[in-house]
Amino acid sequence: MRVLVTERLAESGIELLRREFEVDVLLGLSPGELVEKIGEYDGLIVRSATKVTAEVIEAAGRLKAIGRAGIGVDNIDIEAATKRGILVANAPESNTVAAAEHTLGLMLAVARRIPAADASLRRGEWNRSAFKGVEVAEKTLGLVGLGHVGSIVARGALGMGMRVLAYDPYVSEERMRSMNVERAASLEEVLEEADFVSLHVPRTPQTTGMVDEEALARMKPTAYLINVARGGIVDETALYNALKQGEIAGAALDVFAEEPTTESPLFTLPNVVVTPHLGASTAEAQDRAGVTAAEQVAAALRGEVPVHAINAPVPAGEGAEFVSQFAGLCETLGRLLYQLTDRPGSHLRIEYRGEIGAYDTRLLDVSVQKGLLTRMVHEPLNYVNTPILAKERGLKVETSKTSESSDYTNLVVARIESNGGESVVSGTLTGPRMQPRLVEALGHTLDIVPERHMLFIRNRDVPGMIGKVGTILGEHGINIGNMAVGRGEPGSRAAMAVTVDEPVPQEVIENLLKIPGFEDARAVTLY
Ligand SMILES: NC(=O)C1=CN([C@@H]2O[C@H](COP(=O)(O)OP(=O)(O)OC[C@H]3O[C@@H](n4cnc5c(N)ncnc54)[C@H](O)[C@@H]3O)[C@@H](O)[C@H]2O)C=CC1
Ligand SMILES: O=C(O)C(=O)COP(=O)(O)O
Repeated sequence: MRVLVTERLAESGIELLRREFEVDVLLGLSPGELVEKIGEYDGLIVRSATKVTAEVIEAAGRLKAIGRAGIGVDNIDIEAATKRGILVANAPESNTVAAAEHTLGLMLAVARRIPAADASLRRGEWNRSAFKGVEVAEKTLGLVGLGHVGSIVARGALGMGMRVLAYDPYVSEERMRSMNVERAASLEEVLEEADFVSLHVPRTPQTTGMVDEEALARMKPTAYLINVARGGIVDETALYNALKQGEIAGAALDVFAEEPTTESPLFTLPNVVVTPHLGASTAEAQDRAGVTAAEQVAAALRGEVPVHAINAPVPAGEGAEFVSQFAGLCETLGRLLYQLTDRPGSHLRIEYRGEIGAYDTRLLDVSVQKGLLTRMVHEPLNYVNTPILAKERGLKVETSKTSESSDYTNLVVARIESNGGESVVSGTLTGPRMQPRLVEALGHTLDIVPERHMLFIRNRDVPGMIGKVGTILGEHGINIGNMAVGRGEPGSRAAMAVTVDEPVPQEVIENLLKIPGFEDARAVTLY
């Protein structure tokens, strides 16, 4: 498989990829060149400069994974990627310290006018009176967004004796209190109270243009704006006017609406400090981002769900590893359910019982759907496109969880309507190796380790039935691996699950069904 890297990536990341894949590093491709080349690659790694548009994704016939060697993914059309089943993953904590330190650096730089003083001295001037600044201690830092970067900025600012006020509706008051940060009820409160306003939100439709003319007008005339988040969150024309007219004291900017750019009216103002998107540009951050992005893409190309996948369900936190072990079983249950069900309906119900019921099982919900849909759709299915294709086909998925499970420590039950009735399959993992076992099918409890080729039979519970199955399969040279029987009241109905070394041909099934007492028989392929 081939991986394309379009921006400067740490050598450690490239080396990691080269152990498994062919890697091309092509820097400075134009959008047209990227569209032309992308069709040759299975993986793509970018930073913030490459625009992975719908057009690029349309042309990416082989692409399976996009890795972002950094945090912000606003340069990637995730919706288009998801529709095509392309996994997108980033390196979320790789450069948070770098971005936070750059923020603090810019705050001091603009407060003390360091870049301008530096330039003046280099021009041969010793002008101490021209560069009187302000202190940050005892001032209020207003943070917009208190995620990874914002939290590190807060810590640094508190260390410098600042009061920190933050607006982030998704962070609780309790958490803010534990960080010694005051919680603002609104963006307006931060804008009006802060001496330094620093932005740490991602660029999304909600945050684009968040700091506009009206927002800037709320800031104190002595206040500074710092943006190490994303261009586009600030309306640059409104900012230029506010700075020019003294509505705010200054601004420090690392990011711009259009990048790269060397020309902006903002660059002509003396009370502005700018850097060319350097927030993540430290040796340490680049090493981490390069390696993490490479690991994410490598995992995705191996068919795994990488830990930082953005558009696939990743089990997180406690129990993540435990939950992941059930993915194969759940996919098998989905496949079996489809193959044992006549005209499956559109309402899939999944129950998790026992310890598994205590965890985030979204990965498993998708695994069951993936198994169920495999034979219904022509597109290759994966964890990214399965929920979308399931929805497009009108599949409704309902899940329930309970910590109680009578016979097994863990049990997954999948049900779907069929012909007015319901078809049910259940499975579990057992033993130190967490081996999968099917424990319910065709309305009976049974117990068998699933294999690639199986035969499921419904019969009357009368003597000699097992022997007849053995004889017919033997006559056709089909070797039986294992067999499990499930029965109701003696003499009523029974079911058999048989593992075989090769697929059972339809002709064999027809011969079996000619024998009185056999009511249904189906050859099933599970992997
Ligand atoms: N200049 C640079 O080189 C770098 C820039 N960045 C930018 O910084 C951003 C933040 O990074 P992290 O802190 O790691 O992300 P994060 O996801 O940990 O934090 C973002 C925070 O913003 C909050 N938020 C989202 N929408 C909001 C809204 N409308 N109003 C208020 N709060 C809102 C979220 O609740 C979250 O707590 C990234 O998305 C990226 O764009 C990150 C690294 C380097
Ligand atoms: O990680 C981020 O969000 C950044 O903005 C860093 O961008 P970069 O990788 O330096 O192009």
